[in-house]
Amino acid sequence: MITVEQAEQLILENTIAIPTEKVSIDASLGRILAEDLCADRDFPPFNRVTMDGIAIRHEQLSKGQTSFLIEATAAAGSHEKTLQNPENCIEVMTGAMIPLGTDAVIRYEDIEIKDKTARITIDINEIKARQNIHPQGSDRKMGDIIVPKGRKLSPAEIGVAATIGKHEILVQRKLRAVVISTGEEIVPITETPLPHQIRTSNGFALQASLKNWGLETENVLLPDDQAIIEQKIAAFMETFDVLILSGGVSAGKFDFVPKALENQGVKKLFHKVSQRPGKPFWFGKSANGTVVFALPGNPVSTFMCLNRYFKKWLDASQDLGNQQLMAELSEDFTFKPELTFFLQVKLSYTLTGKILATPVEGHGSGDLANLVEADAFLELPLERSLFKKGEAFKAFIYR
Ligand SMILES: Nc1nc2c(c(=O)[nH]1)N[C@H]1C(S)=C(S)[C@@H](COP(=O)(O)OP(=O)(O)OC[C@H]3O[C@@H](n4cnc5c(N)ncnc54)[C@H](O)[C@@H]3O)O[C@H]1N2
Ligand code: MOO
Ligand SMILES: [Mg+2]
Repeated sequence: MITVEQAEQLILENTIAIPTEKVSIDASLGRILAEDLCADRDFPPFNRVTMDGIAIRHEQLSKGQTSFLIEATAAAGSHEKTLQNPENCIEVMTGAMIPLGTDAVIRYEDIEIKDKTARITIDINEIKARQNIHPQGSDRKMGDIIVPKGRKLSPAEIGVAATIGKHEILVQRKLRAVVISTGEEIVPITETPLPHQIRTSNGFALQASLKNWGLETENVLLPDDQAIIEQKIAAFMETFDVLILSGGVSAGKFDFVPKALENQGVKKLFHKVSQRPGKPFWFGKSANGTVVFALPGNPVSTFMCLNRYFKKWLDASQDLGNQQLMAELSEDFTFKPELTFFLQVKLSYTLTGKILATPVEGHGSGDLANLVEADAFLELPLERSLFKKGEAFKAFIYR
């Protein structure tokens, strides 16, 4: 049996290269950028006025001049103006090009205008050269990479794409995953289960997680019938980038999934991880590159493995360098078996800005209702059994 760290390592060694496609900027929110977004001009593209008022030649102030005849008006959107007489001024609006021959903008609040003449009403020593001007290229230079590829497009990146005129953006194609729930006892959620049956909750919880992460998904149910499982796996490998199975991977007489996968040419990379829950987790890859996560059927195990392992694999395949979240235990906790324990916790922020993890133990890996009470799994390493209040551990958040 391998450790959690070894399992993670093997998973990260088997990421996939994701093809790219172009999408309209309107449809790009949440997609992963597959090209660098570069400045097509300087940011800002011209010396930009930042306050409504008048533009003057600053050196006139040192000559004692405090009144300026208004020569012209420069609105945002008007062509670049030139100050004809250095003793005059030009009225300028926020967003306009600073007129040639001027180098300071004084706000309307600091002047008085009468008979086409602006008189400064504040101490002229407070007026600095180049004030209220946002210099051309001071934010970014033409050609600079503003957003590197591998970034998830949020509203901030979309604003940048718009300003450089990218109405079509090269992004990673959405990965296609099929969620396959196996089990003779599992019925569709539209049915009323008989006493020995249950509805498929895993299919929906897994599919919802995948949708949250931007994948295209399908959700299917299969019986514990090896021939059917094999036949479906073979077909799904043709159309999906990744197969996510739930159930049928443990020691039971009807746990056919590992055998079915291997018969269909999916090479086992590991089976069983020294962890609780989720010990019987199986992971492999087919010759054509389809990656298979066969997760233990108990709802908390399935959910934990998806959030702990599949999410890591996804982030790495997408080249997203997500930082590992850490959280502090709010109370001492003991777990004796020599297994990494994934503790269900409720997260909160302390007044000093730390993330606090409060254990919300349920009744084991079948207790799916408890997932609603918690919002993350805290990874407690296998070498120890006592975990002290105030210690920080990796947290895998699912909300
Ligand atoms: N002799 C042993 N028995 C078991 C071991 C073991 O090491 N030796 N491991 C246990 C652990 S740990 C887990 S977890 C489970 C994993 O079992 P399987 O992956 O084979 O899953 P199933 O047997 O098919 O189902 C287990 C459990 O989960 C429920 N389930 C399955 N699919 C769904 C679904 N789509 N929605 C909701 N619930 C689902 C299923 O009804 C079972 O109750 O094995 C232990 N046994
Ligand atoms: O994955 Mo199992 O949870 O340890 O019952
Ligand atoms: Mg089983």
